[in-house]
Amino acid sequence: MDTSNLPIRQYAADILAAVEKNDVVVVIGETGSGKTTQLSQILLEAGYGDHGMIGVTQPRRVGAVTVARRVAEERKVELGGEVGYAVRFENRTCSSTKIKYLTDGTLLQECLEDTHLSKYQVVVLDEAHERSLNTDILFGVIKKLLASQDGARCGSAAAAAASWQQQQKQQQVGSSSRSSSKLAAAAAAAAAAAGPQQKRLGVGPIMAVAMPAQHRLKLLVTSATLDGEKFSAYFNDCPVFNVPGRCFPVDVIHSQDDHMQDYAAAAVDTALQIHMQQPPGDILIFLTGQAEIDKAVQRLNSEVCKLPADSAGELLVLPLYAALPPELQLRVFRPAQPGVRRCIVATNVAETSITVEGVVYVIDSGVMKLKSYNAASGMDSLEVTAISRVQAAQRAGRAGRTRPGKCFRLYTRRYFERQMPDTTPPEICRTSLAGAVLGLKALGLPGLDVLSFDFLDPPEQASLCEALRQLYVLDALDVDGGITPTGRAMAALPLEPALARALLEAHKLGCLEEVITVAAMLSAEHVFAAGQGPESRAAANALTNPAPPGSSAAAQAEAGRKLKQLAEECQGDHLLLLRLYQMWAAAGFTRDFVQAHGLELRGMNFARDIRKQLAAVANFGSSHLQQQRPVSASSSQGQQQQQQEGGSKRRRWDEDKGPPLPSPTAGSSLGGSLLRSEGSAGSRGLGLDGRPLSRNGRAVSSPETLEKVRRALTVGFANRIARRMRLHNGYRTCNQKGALAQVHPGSSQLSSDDDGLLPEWLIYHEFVATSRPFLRQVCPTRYEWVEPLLPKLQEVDVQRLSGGKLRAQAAAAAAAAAAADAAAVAEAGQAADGEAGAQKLARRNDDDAVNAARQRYLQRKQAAAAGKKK
Ligand SMILES: Nc1ncnc2c1ncn2[C@@H]1O[C@H](COP(=O)(O)OP(=O)(O)OP(=O)(O)O)[C@@H](O)[C@H]1O
Repeated sequence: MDTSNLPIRQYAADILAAVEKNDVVVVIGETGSGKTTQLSQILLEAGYGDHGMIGVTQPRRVGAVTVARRVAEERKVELGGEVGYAVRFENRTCSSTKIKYLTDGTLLQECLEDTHLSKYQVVVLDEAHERSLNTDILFGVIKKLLASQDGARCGSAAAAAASWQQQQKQQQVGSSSRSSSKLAAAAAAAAAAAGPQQKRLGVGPIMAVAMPAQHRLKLLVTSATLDGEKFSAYFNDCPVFNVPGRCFPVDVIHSQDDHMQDYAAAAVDTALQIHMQQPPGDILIFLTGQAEIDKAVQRLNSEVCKLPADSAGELLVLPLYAALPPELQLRVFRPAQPGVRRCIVATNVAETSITVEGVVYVIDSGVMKLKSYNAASGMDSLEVTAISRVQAAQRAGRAGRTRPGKCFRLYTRRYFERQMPDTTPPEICRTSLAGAVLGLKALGLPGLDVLSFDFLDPPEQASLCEALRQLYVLDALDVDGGITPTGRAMAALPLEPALARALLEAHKLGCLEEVITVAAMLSAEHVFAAGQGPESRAAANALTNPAPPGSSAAAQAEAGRKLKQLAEECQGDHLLLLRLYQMWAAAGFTRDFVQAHGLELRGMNFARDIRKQLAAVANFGSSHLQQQRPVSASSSQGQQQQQQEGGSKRRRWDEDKGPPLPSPTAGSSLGGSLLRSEGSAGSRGLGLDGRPLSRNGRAVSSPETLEKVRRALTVGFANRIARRMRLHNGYRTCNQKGALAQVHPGSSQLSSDDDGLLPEWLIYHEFVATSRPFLRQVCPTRYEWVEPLLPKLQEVDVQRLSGGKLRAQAAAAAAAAAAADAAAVAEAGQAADGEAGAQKLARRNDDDAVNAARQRYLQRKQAAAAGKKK
């Protein structure tokens, strides 16, 4: 594996010199130039990694895992040692790990535990051009951290400095390394430069030498586009490196016509032509989503069978999309048998970072599924959209990584040059921001004002306001925008805020196990087989057109009938999902059950996996929640500040013992016991959580527990409640928008009253626009559960929730108090000298002083008002 000729290697010395001198460096390089796999190694070889890890973020899990594996191979070390990775629920690193690949979401989660990222010496935000939501948030968070690192990071760096001293001593005795001598030289230079400041800090001589130079966090931002200037401007005009060149040439072939409508069929035809006419080499097709990919895989398999025996060799067709269980995703990275051509049909999961060895031909459909969020309507839509030119370059770059390649674009050159957009709008501008805002609030950044946070591309204010409102309604924020203990516990759970809140409520009510199952089934997304689902055509066919007994159509229709009947019993999608999972568990997680009920085995297995992981995290999260002390509205800001200065939040939670939550009732144990019970379901005649199975073999929850589940979901989905119109089955949402919508026809059947009217109150999972506005995944709820939530749904002061108004008020109050104090001092003829005045001002310049000044100001104001009345 000779990587010395990769383009980025030629610029290693220049990049290192820039990193040495600057806190932030932007590296722009063509796809395949070596940014992802080489930069971390270049840094390691130069001595970085000795005082904290080199963390490289990836927008996707599959990228983090496969790139870490590749780098470990290149360095001939075991994965999980010197080179490791961390993704949600999986951490393959150890105390000696120096290069860590991790998803951007994982790094954000780590920030919650360690605000200063003190475990890292360098952070590389890779694939910045993708502008994922988490990377954009990390831009802002790390920028703030870098700005404060002269002061704030010193405290946390002190421990690292001490360990460096220790290493230094050992190295005087034993062998010295290239990195340590480099560090020593840099430290000596830093000592000369930083002498007087060290005295002020009152630190010892060796620590003073080491801290400033070696314990500064360095940030590298890498991108495949020419957005370097924009990144540089954001990071205070930091240097930008352009690395020209790629590994192998890629021949780009545009089609004669645009295939924006029939791209899926055109992609399959092109793949078959390549298979018959082109020399060996694997094919990678880009399509938009799971259903489309599964269909294309089926079609390719059946068409290949029809080819004349001697016209082409064997073709192994493999799907690749995010919802595919991780072990199936990794299948595409295993080489095929000799003589077999592979054809991988993927979403844009395969667009960046990853190298699938053997891919020579890329087929680019020119489209993707893009999720957009309309804050004004609170509506999500997932639409097939044109990709950008940047993405087209990335897709082409997947060929030509290990040898010269070809990219077949299913659109014309003219379209590419004149109509295709340059870039894709950043995710932050087209997604619900509740989770991101909760993360920001949980970080406790000092002086955070969400509405004026320094984003690279600020999202619409309406989206931010909507997120703040939602978090307030879910009890995650208090009225002043301070994060509550509930908000902290929600932030620790890897779920969207609504489901996280429902989980916490379920813990209180004693139905955690059930709500974890619902959350897992909702997160797995594709649990119904194609064409199935409670209101599918298969279900309808079962009743109207009986198929010949024994045929697959009959089996499908029977599955549809069962599902429809269950849906009617369950009342609502959430409880149907719960029941299906419970029945599957009771049946011993069999394939037969899945097939008989029109479910998708992969999706169900994925749900099972997520459920296990959620149970483990819920166990962890709830123990944290029990240890938290409630944070009062007025003190939350101060405490956040304290966390910033006094170490990680994890430690604070461990140390502070607060009043415990009401303990869960028997039968609603936390995650640990969930895991134990699952494996044994069926075999011992016990269902989930050890409850006996009912006579028909089902381990279903009691009606009382199901009531609790609906109640917990109502609290979690407090801003997604809808009320039926008086005389018809249209619903109006109870949030600020008051939008009109109908229950989606694909949602589960709800019972109606004698007048044919559906339940008066519903919660919904999604408000979607397809042909009309629809509520998807619905669950009936009750007025008595909704009533306490309604007042919070009314207009709230978002400025105050943002954190801005409160500080503005406090600053105004402090200024007024300072003026009043100064007037009082002058009146008394005790004018302080210049230096004493400056000290006084400096003392006032912290939150406690501001709060105290505000209190004094309010007291004076009250006294003045009382005086006037007299
Ligand atoms: N798993 C792998 N198997 C074989 N070769 C690989 C693998 N991963 C990387 N390479 C080689 O290393 C080169 C650089 O890959 P790397 O991912 O570092 O580039 P990059 O500049 O980050 O590209 P991109 O912007 O597309 O992610 C590839 O072009 C390929 O030649």
